[in-house]
Amino acid sequence: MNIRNVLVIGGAGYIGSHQVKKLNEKGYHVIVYDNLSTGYRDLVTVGTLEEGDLADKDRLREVFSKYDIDAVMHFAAFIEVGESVKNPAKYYRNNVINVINLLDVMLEYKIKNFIFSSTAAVYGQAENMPIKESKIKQPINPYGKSKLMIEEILKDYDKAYGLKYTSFRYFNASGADESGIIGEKHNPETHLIPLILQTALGEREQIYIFGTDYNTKDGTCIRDFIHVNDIAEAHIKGLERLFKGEESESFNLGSGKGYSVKEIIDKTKEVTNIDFKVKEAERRKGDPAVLIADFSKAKQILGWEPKYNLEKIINTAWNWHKK
Ligand SMILES: NC(=O)c1ccc[n+]([C@@H]2O[C@H](COP(=O)([O-])OP(=O)(O)OC[C@H]3O[C@@H](n4cnc5c(N)ncnc54)[C@H](O)[C@@H]3O)[C@@H](O)[C@H]2O)c1
Ligand SMILES: O=c1ccn([C@@H]2O[C@H](COP(=O)(O)OP(=O)(O)O[C@H]3O[C@H](CO)[C@H](O)[C@H](O)[C@H]3O)[C@@H](O)[C@H]2O)c(=O)[nH]1
Repeated sequence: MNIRNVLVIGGAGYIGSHQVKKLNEKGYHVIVYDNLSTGYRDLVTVGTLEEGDLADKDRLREVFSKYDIDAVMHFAAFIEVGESVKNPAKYYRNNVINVINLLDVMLEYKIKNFIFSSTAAVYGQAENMPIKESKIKQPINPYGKSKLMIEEILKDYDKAYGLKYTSFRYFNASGADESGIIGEKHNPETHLIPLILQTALGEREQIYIFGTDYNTKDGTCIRDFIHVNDIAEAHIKGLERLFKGEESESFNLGSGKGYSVKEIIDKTKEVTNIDFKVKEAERRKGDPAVLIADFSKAKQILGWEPKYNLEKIINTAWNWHKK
C-alpha cells in the first residue's frame, strides 16, 4: 500500500507535535505546516516542517502543490480563553477566518479528509455530567464560539462540497510523551498541571487555586484530564475511519473522570514527592465549575478509550518538565 501523506497544521505545538510523532510511528508520512507563533521547531521531531501562516493562501498552495496530501489534521489556533474575551478579533481571525482559508485551498486541491481540534469549551456551562456530544452548545467565550463556528461551517461544507471531517472536542489535554523529548510548552503557560509542576520545580513561588467556593465536593473546580497520546491515538482512529469513506462525526475526548483542582495539587505533591506553597485566590472569569466528558460515542464508533490515568498523566508531564 502507498504511504499516505498527512499534513499537520500546527504540528509544532503541544498537541500537534505528539500527533506528528504518533503518525510517524503508525507509518504515515508527515508534513507540518506551522508559523511557529506559539510552536517550537524542536518539538517537530519527525517529518518535514514547512513554515507558513494560514493567512497566506499562496504559501498554502505551494505546500499543497509540493506534496500529494491525503488528509489534513488541523491543530493551529489561539487557545487562551481569557485572552479571547479581551481580544476576540485575534481569535476570530485565526480560529475562524484562517481555517476558512485552509478549507478553500484544500477544496481547490480536492482534498476532502479533515480532522479538527475542537474543545469542551463549545458546551459552555453544563448542568448534567458527564457531557454527551448531543448536549446543546452554548459557549460562553469567544474561544469556544470560534471553535463552534468551525464545527458549523464543516457541516455545511460537507453537505455542499463533500468535505469529510472528524471533530474532536478535547477536555483538559495534559501529560507528555513517554520519551521525554516532547511535552507541553506554552508561553505564557496558563494550564493547571504544568503550572503546578513549575511550582514544584521552584520556578514559581506558589500555585494559586482559582476559586474555593464552587458548588463541588471541596469547593474547587472539577476537570477531566486526558493524556495527549490518548488524544493522538483517537485521531489515528478518526483518520482511518475517514480513509474508509465513513461519514463526518464529532467526538468528545476525555477520561470520563473528574478531579478537583485540590486533588490535582495533592496528586502532584505525591508523584513528585515535593511539597510546595498553595494559595487560595479569586475565581478566574469564565471557568465552568465542572467539566466531565462522556466518551461512550468514541468508544462505540472508534473503538477508542483512554489508557493513561491521572497518575500517569502527571508522571509523564513531570518527566518532561524536569528536563
Ligand atoms: N491544550 C488544551 O488543553 C486544548 C484543549 C482543547 C482543545 N485544544 C485545541 O488543540 C489545538 C492545539 O492546542 P495546543 O495546546 O497544542 O496549542 P499550541 O499553541 O501549543 O499549538 C498551536 C500551534 O499552531 C501554530 N499556529 C497558530 N496559528 C497559526 C497560523 N495562523 N498559521 C500557522 N500555524 C499557526 C502555532 O505556532 C503552534 O505551533 C488547538 O486548536 C486548541 O484549540 C487544546
Ligand atoms: O494556576 C491555576 C491555573 C488553573 N487553575 C484552575 O484549574 C482548572 C483547569 O484550568 P486550565 O487552565 O488548566 O484548563 P481549562 O479547563 O480552563 O481549559 C481547558 O479546557 C477548555 C475547555 O473548557 C479549553 O479547551 C482550554 O484550551 C483547555 O486548556 C480551572 O478550574 C482553573 O481555574 C487554577 O486553579 N490555578
